[in-house]
Amino acid sequence: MIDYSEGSGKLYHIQVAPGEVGRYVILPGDPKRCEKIARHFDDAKLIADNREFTTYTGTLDGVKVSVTSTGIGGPSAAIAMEELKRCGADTFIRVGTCGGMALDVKGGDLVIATGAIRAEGTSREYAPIEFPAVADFDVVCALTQAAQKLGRHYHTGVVQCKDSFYGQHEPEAKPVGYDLLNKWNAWLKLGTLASEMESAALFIVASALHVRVGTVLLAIANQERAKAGLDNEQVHDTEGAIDTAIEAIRILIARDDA
Ligand SMILES: O=P(O)(O)O[C@H]1O[C@H](CO)[C@@H](O)[C@H]1O
Ligand SMILES: O=c1cc[nH]c(=O)[nH]1
Repeated sequence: MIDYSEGSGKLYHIQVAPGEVGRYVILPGDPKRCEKIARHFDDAKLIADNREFTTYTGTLDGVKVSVTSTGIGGPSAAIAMEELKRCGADTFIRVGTCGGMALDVKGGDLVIATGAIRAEGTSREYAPIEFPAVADFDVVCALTQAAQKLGRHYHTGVVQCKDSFYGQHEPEAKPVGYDLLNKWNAWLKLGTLASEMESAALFIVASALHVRVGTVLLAIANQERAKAGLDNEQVHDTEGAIDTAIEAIRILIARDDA
């Protein structure tokens, strides 16, 4: 690999050196979510803040854990996972937001992704399209166990990932609309839970790097409910997704130790 560290030992984009993160890393998209997540750690310290990548490291139950933001979309999420693996991480939980698609997913619900539709570009740089973007089974189990323990309302299933936030629910408004619209309708019929932007890339990069990853998302709202004439509350507080991820890491720490 090309070494852009100029002797600092720090990885080029995240500006973190090997050993400065734990094996367990939480991956929010939004850098501003990092501090909120780090507040759940003991002895949290800011390690780096470069581009969209902010990193804190602390401990949970005496074990070193970290949080690094990935920014928006697959390319920067893939960079974060690649560089964090080189720093010693091997287990990741994305804590993100999403827009509901299935009608029973309401604003405020959690979505734990078991798989992701690869309607984005980054994952194609890593694996042929036939290879499925799936979450790690143990991480998914830890997330569902954590959500149950905390009494969170959650759904498990497939999420859709794309590279364009705008037009997500109005593909007919885009010049390439008919193809996107047909696919959007197929994804709805197939029971896709929600739409977001990073999980497909993270799941495929994790397969390529042989590391573990899972995703827990806050559904901010569900435009499909509005289209169907149903109530459509908006919720922006990510704390329920954050504490579910924190509890899942505690579960994984205990299991990995056993
Ligand atoms: O809240 P985050 O984690 O950024 O996730 C979602 O929010 C962004 C779009 O608003 C995309 O990154 C999407 O995946
Ligand atoms: O509707 C939404 C909300 C968050 N993230 C998305 O990609 N879509």
